Amino acid sequence: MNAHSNNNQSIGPYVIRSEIGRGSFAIVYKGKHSETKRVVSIKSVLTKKLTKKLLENLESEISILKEIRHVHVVELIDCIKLGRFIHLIMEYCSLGDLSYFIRKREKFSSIPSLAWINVDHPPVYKAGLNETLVRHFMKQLASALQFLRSRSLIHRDVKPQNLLLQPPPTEAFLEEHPQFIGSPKLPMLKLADFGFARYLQTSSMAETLCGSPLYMAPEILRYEKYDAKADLWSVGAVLYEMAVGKPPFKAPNHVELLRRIQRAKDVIRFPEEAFIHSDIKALICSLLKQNPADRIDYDQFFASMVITAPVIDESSLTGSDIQDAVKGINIPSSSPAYITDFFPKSNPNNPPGGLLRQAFQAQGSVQQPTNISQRRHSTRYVQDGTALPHAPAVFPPESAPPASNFPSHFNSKTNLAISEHKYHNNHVSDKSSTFVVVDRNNVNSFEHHSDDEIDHVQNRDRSVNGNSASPNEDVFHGSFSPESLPSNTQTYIHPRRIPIPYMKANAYPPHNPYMSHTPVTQLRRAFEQTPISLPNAPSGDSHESALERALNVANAKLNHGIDGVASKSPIQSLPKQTGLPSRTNAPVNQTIHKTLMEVLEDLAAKANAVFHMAEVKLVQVLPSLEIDDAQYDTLKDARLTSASLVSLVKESLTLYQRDIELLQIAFNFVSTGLSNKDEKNTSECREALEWYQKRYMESLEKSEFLKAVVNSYSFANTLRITKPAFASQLIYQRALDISRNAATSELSGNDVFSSFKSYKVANNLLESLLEGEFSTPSGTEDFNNTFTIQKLITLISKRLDLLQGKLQGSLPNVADKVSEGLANVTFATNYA
Ligand SMILES: Nc1ncnc2c1ncn2[C@@H]1O[C@H](COP(=O)(O)OP(=O)(O)OP(=O)(O)O)[C@@H](O)[C@H]1O
Repeated sequence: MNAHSNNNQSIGPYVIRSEIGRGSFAIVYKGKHSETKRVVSIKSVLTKKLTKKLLENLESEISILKEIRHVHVVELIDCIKLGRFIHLIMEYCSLGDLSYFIRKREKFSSIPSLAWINVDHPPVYKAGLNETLVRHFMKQLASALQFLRSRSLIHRDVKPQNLLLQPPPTEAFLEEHPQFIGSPKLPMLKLADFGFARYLQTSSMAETLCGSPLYMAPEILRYEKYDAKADLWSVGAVLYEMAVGKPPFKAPNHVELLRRIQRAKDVIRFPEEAFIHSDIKALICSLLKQNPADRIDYDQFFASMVITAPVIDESSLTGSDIQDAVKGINIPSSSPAYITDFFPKSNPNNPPGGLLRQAFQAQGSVQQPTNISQRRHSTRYVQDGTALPHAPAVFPPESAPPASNFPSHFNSKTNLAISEHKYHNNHVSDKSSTFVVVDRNNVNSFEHHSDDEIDHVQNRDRSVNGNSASPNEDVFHGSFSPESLPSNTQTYIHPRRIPIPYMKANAYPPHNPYMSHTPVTQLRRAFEQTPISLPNAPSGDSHESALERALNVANAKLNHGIDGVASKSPIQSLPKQTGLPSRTNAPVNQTIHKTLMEVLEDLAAKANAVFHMAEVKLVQVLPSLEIDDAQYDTLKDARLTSASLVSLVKESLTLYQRDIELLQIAFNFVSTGLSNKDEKNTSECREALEWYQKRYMESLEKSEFLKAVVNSYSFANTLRITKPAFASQLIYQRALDISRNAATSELSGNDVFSSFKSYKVANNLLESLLEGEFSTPSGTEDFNNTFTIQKLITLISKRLDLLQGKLQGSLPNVADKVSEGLANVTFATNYA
């Protein structure tokens, strides 16, 4: 039998269904037991291909796996020797491997089996996985290693490709597996591939060079004898990749890799912009020590806070919830495995992938929401990666249609830029190379790659080797990526949606024991006492003082670092409340001294901040709304039953509407003659107004789309039971969260520039609340709230001033950027 050449074969009682991926000496298939129907993975090894050494390795793997039963180790169910093949029948891990998971972290929303994860656990900006996921996976990996240690086993090939993922456990599973560790709401990690593992007597040293170079300990790269501590280096490299998004050291060959490791002299660099918790950084640094003697040992590793502290996972869905939620959803049986595994039955009513969703998917991650209608192209207003679109120079106030008359273009193909290229199989590579070193003789078999290429080395090499690290599909055509599937097979309606974290009360993890006494915690706690429901919150002393305390902590800690002298508390410098804030129809920031451009820029910044909030929510909603132009009319049939999904739609809608209001304030300002006529005719101003017009149309288009969704038949019941969404409340809460995070990051000594940017966004959001009619749920203006907002703005402005000074003083490059940003504040700035 040749399982390699024919997918419709049986191996004993197992029927092969599709190829999952390839390793250096095996092909892995998905299969099913013909009677029990248990889905398995079948690792077929052509023994002829193996050297004596590798055959020994495989036999070692078999004998080890057969004995091992652990919740975080992939189970070997059976081993069938047939002709020239040895077939290892193993537990099937349907969410692919950790390498794939990390690579796709910003695109989960377009991968049905993973889309739910980013709802509660979005990736860290400019870094890796969400901290909760990092801690969770590390605990599970540590649990597996602890188990191996107890049996004197060394893995010797710990790498993200060998860390496979299963969906979260069900309650029944948890009852059966009391040793389960980590969060039961997150994917379950399992250590796989003991190809090189062997029993290790405590005193003995292994000499064989094996494992994957990017995660390989330097002592192995140096051909020195090594022991179990080599695995700890690999764990450090995996942890780094989880937290940062890429491996700690990259090189085109092992010699260069070793050189780079040595050159680093145990100094591990982390991206400046990213917030990575200090205990995670500390653990990484203690694991990535060149000299094994300097590296922490297993006991220290198992005792570290990252491993021992409970994972604070506030996500609302449990594993059982997810399983229950998907039970009622049916999809065509022809759908790929990563969908059918999630949604077992067929449902002919499911609409195919929608244009709108495709447009968003084509644009990438949630963090970069974009224009549905047209791709933006270059303009001189380019800052922080955000460009203002070019549009015909039409003066907006006269030309922009009123919302009610605006044609809804969202179902028109012409208005939806769909980047088909996204659906090409972008994981296929013709290049042939391998990073898998199986023995000392093969160690130089690296191909040369440029640094850029190396960035994608794992991805590419998986496809080169035939490895598919993705959630697996039934029909395999060479290399696989979920995006390569035609959109109409991506039939996915997520039945359960939950509000994104920043919308939840007290979503910030408050009780991590390992940080309970740090200033960061104090700051967090202080913020946690702040009002979370703006419209209903009186501006009493308690929460104001909590906020004041919070920002004062930041000031007290940080002023010393800036000029050596603690400055006056920002609270002390607040102006006394002299009366109610003045409210006019003109922009708040409009003063007699402001130019038209300044007014437009202020308003654009505020509107842009609100727009981006709306975008983030819309992007989360889209995977659940498979709507294309043909199906717009039958939107009623879409099975949108989740209250949380409805809430998210309503929130997105109300935010787009608020954005539109803000843009209209600018139009009114320009058209009512409050501004100087000459100013309007400058090219700068015309370009700004083009941007306004474009944004206005885009927001209208999207809000019309969302209105149609909300008004659809299937929403009718759910609408009644969901809370109304108020833009003011959402914006206020978001501004608090952003400033809280910025302050936390600032106090941790990280991310000065990104704290600065976050404070700017928070302030823009808060200031947006003071523009135009600021209505509360009761329909009345709440002047106490207004005062609270102004006070917060003052506090944050103070932080901004201090940070700007700090940036200018200590980081000339960043200072330039800040100054430039401030000097040329234009539309869309600061909110990329
Ligand atoms: N039990 C499994 N369930 C689901 N997918 C699996 C399973 N085992 C392996 N795979 C997938 O198949 C791919 C190939 O696995 P294999 O163990 O043959 O090679 P590898 O460990 O990735 O590489 P190498 O053996 O060369 O170090 C893996 O990267 C993984 O994505």
